[in-house]
Amino acid sequence: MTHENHALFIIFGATGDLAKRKLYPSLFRLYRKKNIQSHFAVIGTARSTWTHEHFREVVTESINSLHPTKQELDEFINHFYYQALNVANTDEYVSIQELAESLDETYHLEGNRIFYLAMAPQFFGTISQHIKSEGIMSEHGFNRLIIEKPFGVDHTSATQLNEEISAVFDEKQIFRIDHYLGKEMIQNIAAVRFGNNIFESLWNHAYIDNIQITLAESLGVEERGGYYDKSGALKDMVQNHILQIVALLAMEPPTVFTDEAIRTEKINALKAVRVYNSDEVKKSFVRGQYSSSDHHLAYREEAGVDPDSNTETFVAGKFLIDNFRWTGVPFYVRTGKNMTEKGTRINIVFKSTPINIFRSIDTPICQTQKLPENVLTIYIQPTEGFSLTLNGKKIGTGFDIDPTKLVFRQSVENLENTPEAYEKLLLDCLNGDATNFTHWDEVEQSWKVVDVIRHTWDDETVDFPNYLPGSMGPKEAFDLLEKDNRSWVWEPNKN
Ligand SMILES: NC(=O)C1=CN([C@@H]2O[C@H](COP(=O)(O)OP(=O)(O)OC[C@H]3O[C@@H](n4cnc5c(N)ncnc54)[C@H](OP(=O)(O)O)[C@@H]3O)[C@@H](O)[C@H]2O)C=CC1
Ligand SMILES: O=C1O[C@H](COP(=O)(O)O)[C@@H](O)[C@H](O)[C@H]1O
Repeated sequence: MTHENHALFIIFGATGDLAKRKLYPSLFRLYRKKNIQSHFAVIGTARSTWTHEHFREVVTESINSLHPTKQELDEFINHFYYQALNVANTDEYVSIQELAESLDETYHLEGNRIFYLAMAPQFFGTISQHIKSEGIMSEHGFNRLIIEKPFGVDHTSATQLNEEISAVFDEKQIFRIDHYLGKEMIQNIAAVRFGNNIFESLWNHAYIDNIQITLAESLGVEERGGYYDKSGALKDMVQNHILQIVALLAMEPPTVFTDEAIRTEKINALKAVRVYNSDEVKKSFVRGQYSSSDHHLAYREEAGVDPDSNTETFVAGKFLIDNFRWTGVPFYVRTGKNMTEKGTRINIVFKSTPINIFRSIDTPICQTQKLPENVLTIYIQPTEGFSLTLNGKKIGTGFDIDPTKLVFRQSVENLENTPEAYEKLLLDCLNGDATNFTHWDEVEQSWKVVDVIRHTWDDETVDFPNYLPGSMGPKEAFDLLEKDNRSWVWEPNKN
């Protein structure tokens, strides 16, 4: 049965792109599913001097594609209020405090408050301090803080940011968003691993040869060149999403499926990821930047990007995990902009059988090709599902081995009904469930792993651009696996 939540959402950065594209549609979906109904209200705030009416028009526009009925729209939109505020001006917070108190009474919100910081991270500290000093935290309900990525730009800045927000909010009140953790198939990693003995019993270095994680994007940097040029693929995707996926794949089974138990295991897994020295970085990580093509601008020609930029738009690398379970099993990862297609996938490549008994009797074992490996693929997006390749006998009179793929893809109908990541994460936050948010210890460890890669690269010269738009990245990314006698497992999407 759906439970109706009571809460006030205060959205800082309410006029911005994230709020319009993700937050208002997600709130509407929660409203439609009755997770929020009569007892919720939203205060949107930013510097723009909007009226409540204009704010409601913007929210209406942002949920248009969800086709609300007139009744749904009228009811939903009346819960939205706008108050202009420059977050640096202490005097202006009083209006937010007064509005919050009055909405709390009007909608019986039970003093529950969610502060959503949909703004650049440099503002997180000052907003948190003002929430406390200006009495905006409620004294008789919950106070929860949702913050967006990027959480710092390196370990030092992330630590400082964490100290600033931790001066106001306890770790249990802080919900750091990594939207990949809200994706259906990322959440499915735990179900596949811990719900199937056939996999969990094989989930270790004795049976797994390597793991491959690909987060490929078909688009370039679009309008985000200014942000991206200061970040690059390593900080934009590897420090957060990819290392979170590594942690979910590598962690030990938690004793129960609770946020605390899972976080403990994820943190342990991340602490076992080897922090490389510079020589190891040079051997284990490669980077790329896209050139121009007939249909695409080169990265250096994109709006907001330095024409001499050495920022990477592609990363591939190998993580090693130094513990009993994973010793010797490389976790290959790659991500990039302007690649062949949008495709996020995890391949678990199992070891081949020890010998190929189907070889021709005259061929010495040392000259025999191994049988194809069994591969478990988890399709994260755009399609969702699993596949498992197994070796069978080719139909006919001989005894040739033929790899066969068992495939499960979610139906279009199920895909349409899959909750959007932000919707799930907002609901988790309302329920006080932090399973799918990142704990400070995870963020800290991820920065330690990534900082050495960044520092090594910053000290080297690089020959960019080095890959064509529409490709799967530079040659070096393929060489990386080839020198380990392996290759990327990848088939283009069929639907
Ligand atoms: N957009 C996206 O898809 C994603 C965004 N993020 C993160 O979310 C955050 C927000 O991103 P996005 O919405 O794209 O950014 P935008 O630049 O679109 O929005 C920034 C918001 O901050 C407000 N703002 C800026 N300065 C002040 C100030 N001094 N006082 C009060 N309000 C201010 C702006 O409004 P005004 O000008 O009216 O003051 C605007 O509402 C960033 O941290 C980003 O990295 C993370 C993942 C994806
Ligand atoms: O966090 C980010 O993720 C998106 C990719 O997200 P997805 O859900 O579409 O896979 C990426 O484009 C963006 O650069 C990055 O900041």
